[in-house]
Amino acid sequence: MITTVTLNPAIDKTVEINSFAVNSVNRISSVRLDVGGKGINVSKVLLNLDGRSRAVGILAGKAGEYIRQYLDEAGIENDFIFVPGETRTNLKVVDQTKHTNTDINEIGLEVTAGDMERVKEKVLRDLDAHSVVVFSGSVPRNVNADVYRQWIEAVNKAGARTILDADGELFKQGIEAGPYLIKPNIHELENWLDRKINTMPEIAATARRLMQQYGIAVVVVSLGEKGALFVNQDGAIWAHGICVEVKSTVGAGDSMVAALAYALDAGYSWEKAISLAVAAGTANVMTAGTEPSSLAAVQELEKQVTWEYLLDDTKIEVGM
Ligand SMILES: Nc1ncnc2c1ncn2[C@@H]1O[C@H](COP(=O)(O)OP(=O)(O)OP(=O)(O)O)[C@@H](O)[C@H]1O
Ligand SMILES: O=P(O)(O)OC[C@@]1(O)O[C@H](CO)[C@@H](O)[C@@H]1O
Repeated sequence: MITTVTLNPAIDKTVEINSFAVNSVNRISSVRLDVGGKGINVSKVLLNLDGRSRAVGILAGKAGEYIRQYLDEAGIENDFIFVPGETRTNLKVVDQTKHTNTDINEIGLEVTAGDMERVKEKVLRDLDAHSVVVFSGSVPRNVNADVYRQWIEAVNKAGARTILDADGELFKQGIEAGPYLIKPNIHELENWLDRKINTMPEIAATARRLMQQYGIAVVVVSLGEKGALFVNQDGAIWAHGICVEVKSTVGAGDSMVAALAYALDAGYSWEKAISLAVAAGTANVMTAGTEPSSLAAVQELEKQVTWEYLLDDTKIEVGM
C-alpha cells in the first residue's frame, strides 16, 4: 500500500492570463479549481495509473471539506485530521503567450503538537515491508523543519520504504534520515549544494554523494523539459524530455513521484520505472491546472521515452 502525506494541502486556483505583467491590471481569460497539495496530487495520479493509495494529512474549513469530498467521490482512501482555520488557496498564473507558469502559494495553517502527533499515528498505521510512504510539499508554518527527518526515521524503523520530495530545510534535514528515494528538481538540488550545477555528470556526482552520505538508494533529479536523471547503485541514466504542448507544468513533479511510488509498489524493473516516471511527468504538463492525465495518455507517452546511460566523462551541459 502507498501512503501519501500532505501536511499543507491546497485548493489550486489556476488562472490564465495572457501577457501577464506586474505593475499593471491583468485580465483573466479562464479559471479552474483543483484540489492540490503535493501528496494529494500524487494520490490523484496513482488513481489514474490504476494504483491504490491512502492520503493522510491536515485539512481545515470549507476548503478542507471540499477536498475531503473530492477524495471520497474519486474513491481515494483518505484519513485527514481537521483543525481550526481554513486550508489555503494557491494561485497559479498560466501565461500561454509568454509560456510562463507562476505559483503564488499561501503559507498555510498553524497546528499544535497534538495535531502533528495525531497525523503521525495515521502515517505509521499498518506499515510493513511492502509499504511505501511519500512525504512531499511544505508543512504548516509553525512546524519544525525536522518533521520529515523524524517521520522518515519512524517509517524506516517499521521496515517500509519512503520517498521524499521537499525543498530547502525540509529536504536538507529529511535526507539525513536516509529516505529510500528522493526526487529533487535541479533547482532544489542546487539549493542544497549551494551552487549552480552546469553539467549532467555534475548532477550524477551530486546524486552519488547523497546516496553515499545518507544511504539513499535512488536519486531522481527532474529537469523540466530536459527530462530527468535517474541514479541508483547500478549507474546513471538520463531520460530525455519529450517535446509536447504545455498547458500547465504545475504538478509535473508530483506525477513523476506517483509513477515512482507505483513502480516501487509493483516491483517494476528500473527501466520500466524510468519510462513510466517520464511519461507520467510529461502527460501532466499536457493537462490544465493540476488535473491528472489519463492512463491511456501515459501509456502512449511511454512508447516515446528515450534515454542514455551516462558515463562519468560524458560532457553534457545542463544549461538551465
Ligand atoms: N515543459 C515540459 N515539457 C516536457 N516534459 C516536461 C516539462 N516539464 C516537466 N516535464 C516532465 O515532468 C518531469 C517533472 O517536471 P519538473 O522537473 O518540472 O518537476 P518539478 O519541478 O518537481 O515540478 P512541480 O514542482 O511543478 O510539480 C520532468 O522530469 C519531465 O519529464
Ligand atoms: O507550497 P508547497 O507545499 O511547496 O506546494 C504546493 C503546491 O504548489 O504543490 C502542488 C504542485 O506540485 C500544488 O498542487 C500546490 O499548490
